[in-house]
Amino acid sequence: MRPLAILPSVLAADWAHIGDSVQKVIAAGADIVHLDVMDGHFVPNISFGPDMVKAIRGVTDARLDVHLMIAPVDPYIEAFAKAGADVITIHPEAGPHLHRSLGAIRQLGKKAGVALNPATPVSAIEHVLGEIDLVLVMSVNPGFGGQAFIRSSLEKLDRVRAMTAGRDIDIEVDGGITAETAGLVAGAGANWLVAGSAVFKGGPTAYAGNIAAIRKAAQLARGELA
Ligand SMILES: O=C(CO)[C@H](O)[C@H](O)COP(=O)(O)O
Ligand SMILES: [Fe+2]
Repeated sequence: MRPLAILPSVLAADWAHIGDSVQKVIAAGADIVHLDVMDGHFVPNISFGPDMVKAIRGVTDARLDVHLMIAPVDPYIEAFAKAGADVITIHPEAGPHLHRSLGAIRQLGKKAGVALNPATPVSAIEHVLGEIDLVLVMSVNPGFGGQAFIRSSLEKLDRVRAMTAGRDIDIEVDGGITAETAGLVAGAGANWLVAGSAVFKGGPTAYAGNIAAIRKAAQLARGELA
């Protein structure tokens, strides 16, 4: 089984104290930081750009997982790589040549991911399996934190697991992940679990407990706990 990781989405952090929130959530047991980049065009919300990624890179050694919800994406890949992203994930709808875009990410020395919206078929990754390090299954429509988990993503995770079996590819799930849904998605094959609201709720003193609850549910589903 591929290693389990819990990735807080800073979309739900306290943006007036973003560096502090990131350091505290890592100290509380999170594995990787998930950064949601939104352009108000590909998705109906605007978040931040490469300067924020660079600022967060400056306050933590944790891996940075950058989820680009922007179109066109190609002109911005290099800026996010230079800003300090470790993983760059793009949507197939965000450019004309997915294979070329993934190659560009890897040429910059970064891990490359493809994100599948709830209505995007798994077949979108079929011919780029050799070019990716990660598949991100969206379990909400992208654009906002705090949305309800879409259950059909479980069947999609199952299909992604079958399609990527035997390859060096992580399976990430993003949207509506809580201590309640974590077991379902881990059981369906996800090993990177993004959670925004469920990690940051209650403020810094609650981070460790929130992360532990998500991790425990996932570990139970993976058969790692009695
Ligand atoms: O990509 C995203 C939204 O487009 C976010 O990563 C995701 O929604 C996390 O927030 P929450 O855990 O609150 O659902
Ligand atoms: Fe995300």
